[in-house]
Amino acid sequence: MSKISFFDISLFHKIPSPSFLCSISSLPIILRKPEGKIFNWYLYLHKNIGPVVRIGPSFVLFSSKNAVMQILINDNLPKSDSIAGIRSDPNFPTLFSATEKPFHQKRRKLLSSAFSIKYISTLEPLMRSSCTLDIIGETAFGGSFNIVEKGNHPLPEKVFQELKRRVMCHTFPYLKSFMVKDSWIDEFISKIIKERRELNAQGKKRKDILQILIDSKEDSDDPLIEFEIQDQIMEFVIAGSDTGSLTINMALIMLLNNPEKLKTLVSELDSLNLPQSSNNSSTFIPSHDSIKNLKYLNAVIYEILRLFPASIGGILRQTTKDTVIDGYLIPKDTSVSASIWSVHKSKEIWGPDADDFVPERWLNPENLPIKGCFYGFGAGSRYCIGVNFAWMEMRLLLASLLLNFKFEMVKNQELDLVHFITPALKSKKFLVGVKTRH
Ligand code: HEM
Repeated sequence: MSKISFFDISLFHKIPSPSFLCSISSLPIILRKPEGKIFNWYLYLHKNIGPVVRIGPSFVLFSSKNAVMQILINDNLPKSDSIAGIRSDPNFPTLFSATEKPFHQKRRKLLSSAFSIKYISTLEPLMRSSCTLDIIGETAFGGSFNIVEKGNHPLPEKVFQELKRRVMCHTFPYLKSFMVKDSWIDEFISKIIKERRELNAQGKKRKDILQILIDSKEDSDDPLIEFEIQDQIMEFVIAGSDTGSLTINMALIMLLNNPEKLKTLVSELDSLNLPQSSNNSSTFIPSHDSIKNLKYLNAVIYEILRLFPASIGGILRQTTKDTVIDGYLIPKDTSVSASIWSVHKSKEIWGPDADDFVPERWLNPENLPIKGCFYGFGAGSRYCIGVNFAWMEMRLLLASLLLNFKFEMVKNQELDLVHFITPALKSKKFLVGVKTRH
C-alpha cells in the first residue's frame, strides 16, 4: 500500500458513529457491558447507521459480508489485545485468548490431536445420555461431573459467574480488587488433575485433553506450568459446555414453538427404526453414524447456530497495520469486530425470512450462500478447535432427547439472552413438560 497521508487517517474520523461521545470515549460501551446485552445494540446500530460503525475511539464494527471475510479469513487478523483482560492472569494466554500468532500456533498444535475426527469418534460411547458439561467432563477429563445423575451441580452457575466476573473486571479494572475470584472452580479442577496424576502413577493413561496437557510438562522443551494446565482446562470446560448447551436449549425451545417442524424432525428420527439400547431396554440411543447424515437434524442445528451463534456479540480482532476495510482506512492497532450476527440475520443474504426459524433453508446447502455468510464456529486460523466434537455431541444429544421424550411448551416464559464471553439464557433455566415416549 502507498504511504498513508494525514488526509487518509482523518477519514477514520468520518466513520459513522452513534454519537460524538463514541469517538472520544469508551463510556457508551462500558455502560452497556454489565447488562450483558450489548449484542442487541450492535445489531441495532448496523440496522440504523450502516455496515461500518465506530463505537469507541479505536473500535469499529463491520457487518458487510466482504468486510467480515477480510477480517476473519483473508487478512486473518489476530485477536485484539483487549482479550488479555478476560484471561485469568493477563500474562498467561490460553488457546482461545492468545493474541500472538506463534504462541497460538504452538498451543493449537499441542492440542489438535485431541480434536481430530478419528480421535473424536472414539469418544462416542462416552457421549451418550449426558448433558454437555458431563460430556466434556467424561470425554476430555476422564470423568463425568455427574450433573445428570445428581440432577444439579454447582459447576454451571460457577462458570457463568466466573465469565461475568471476568467481563466486569475487564470493563471496570479499578473495581478488580472487589471482584474476588471464587476459588471453587480452581479447587474443582485441581482435584481432577490430582486424580489423573494418581492414575498415571498406577500406569493408567488416556489420550484425552487432560493427558495431553499433563504430558506436555514432561515431553515438551517449553512445558506448560501448573497454572497454565489448570487455566487451559478451565477454558475447555467453558468453551465446550456453555456453547453446546445453549444450542441444544434453543433447538428445543424453537422446535416447541414450531410444532410442525418438531414433528418433521421426530418423524425423521423415528424413520430410522433404531433398535432399543441393549443396557436399558426402554431407551433409544442412536449411534452417531446412524444420524450424522440426517438432513433435517443437521438443518435444525445449522439454523440454531445461525440465529443464536456463540459469537453473537461479534468476533473481535485487531489491525496490525493501516488497512482499508469496506472503503475506510483503519489505522494500525484498531479493534475491529466482525459482526457475524448481523451477517447471519441479513435479509439481503438469507431472504425476507432471515429472522425466522426455517431449518428447511438448509436442506439443500448447495443453494445456500454459506461461504462467507455462516460463522457458527468462527473462521480463519481461530476456527473452533472443538467443531467435530460439538457436531457429534449436539446430534447425539438432540436425537436422544427427541427419541426418548415427548416435550411440551410451558407458556409465558421469558426468552432472553445475555452474553458474557458466551451467550446464555438470562433466566438460566427454561421449563418444559417432559414425558417418556416408550
Ligand atoms: C456448539 C458448540 C460450539 C460452538 C457454537 C463453538 C463456537 C466457537 C467459535 C465461534 C469460536 C471462534 C471464536 C473466535 O474466533 O473468537 C470457537 C473457538 C474455540 N472453541 Fe468452540 N464452539 C463450540 C464447541 C466447542 C467445544 C466442544 C470445544 C472444546 C471442547 C471448543 C473449544 C474452542 C476453543 C478452544 C476455541 C479457540 C480456538 C482458537 O482460538 O484456536 N468449542 N468456538
